[in-house]
Amino acid sequence: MAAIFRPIPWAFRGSLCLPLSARRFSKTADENRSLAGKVAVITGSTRGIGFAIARRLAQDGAHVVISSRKQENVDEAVTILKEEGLSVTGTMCHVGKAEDRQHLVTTALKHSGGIDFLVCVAGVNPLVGSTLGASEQIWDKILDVNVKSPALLLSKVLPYMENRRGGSVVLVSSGVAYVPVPKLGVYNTSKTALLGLCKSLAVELAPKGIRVNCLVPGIIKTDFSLREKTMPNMLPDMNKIFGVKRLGEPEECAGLVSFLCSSDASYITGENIMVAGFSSKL
Ligand SMILES: NC(=O)C1=CN([C@@H]2O[C@H](COP(=O)(O)OP(=O)(O)OC[C@H]3O[C@@H](n4cnc5c(N)ncnc54)[C@H](OP(=O)(O)O)[C@@H]3O)[C@@H](O)[C@H]2O)C=CC1
Ligand SMILES: CC1=C(/C=C/C(C)=C/C=C/C(C)=C/C=O)C(C)(C)CCC1
Repeated sequence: MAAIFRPIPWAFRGSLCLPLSARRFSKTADENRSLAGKVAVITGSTRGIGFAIARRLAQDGAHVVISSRKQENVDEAVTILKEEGLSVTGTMCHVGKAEDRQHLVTTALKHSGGIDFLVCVAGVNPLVGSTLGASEQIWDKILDVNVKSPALLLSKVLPYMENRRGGSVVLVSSGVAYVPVPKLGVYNTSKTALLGLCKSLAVELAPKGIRVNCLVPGIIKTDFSLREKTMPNMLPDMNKIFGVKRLGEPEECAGLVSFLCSSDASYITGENIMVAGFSSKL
């Protein structure tokens, strides 16, 4: 008789009485911040979108390892974020160089003992011009930095994510992957390749509990998008484009990355997600 009247588990409030799924996702007060106790390695994170992501992941409780090509930029970014009371360290890493990638991983482990998140932001565009006029050197540089380096860096990080029994990887593509911008053919192509890399890695790493997703920004106000050397001097009149009629801010990319790293995204992998004020996907 008593068994018949056993209360249904989800009718109770205390965590001991929560159904299994609710208990798995419930948090105690002291670990309230969504990324508390986690370690994030972020490439290209001394300014622009990468810096905003570094700040946000640290604000959400992660220890963040900042990196970029120039040590002075790393030192400046680390100082700013430390002054805000955030937990960050940093080191120089040109993502196109094997020894720098190894050094980044070694430094992260030395300071933090493990790696939970890898966010690959570093990207370059040394050519504004014809795709077929691009030299082999230009092709190599763009593909090395934008496409190959995230995979090669992740291969070094992988054993440590496996040690933690899981992890989250976020790649950074671009809206130009869907809507090719004239004179940016090689760059457009590299960013389209990242969409495929995201999907392939997601399938390959799912059995290890590692999720792989991709941020796809529209036009975001940074040095990169406003510099004529890296982007054609032809920013569209955003008032004529449907959707949110303005350029994006780096901080508007950072929230998505924090979400993708958090356990709230535990069932999301292989997604390419636009942050562009409009959608160019079907
Ligand atoms: N801004 C935009 O509108 C958009 C940008 N993107 C993508 O977002 C990413 C970031 O762009 P954004 O923030 O605008 O760029 P920024 O130029 O503002 O910042 C680039 C960052 O990457 C670092 N960096 C550049 N090259 C390398 C490298 N080879 N290895 C390691 N670090 C490097 C720079 O520091 P340092 O000079 O010290 O190396 C800097 O910290 C790029 O992948 C870009 O393609 C995508 C869509 C739109
Ligand atoms: C002029 C023009 C365009 C230009 C877009 C530009 C200039 C995009 C820059 C993108 C950046 C900065 C990407 C970074 O990865 C569109 C929208 C294609 C179509 C309408 C006409």
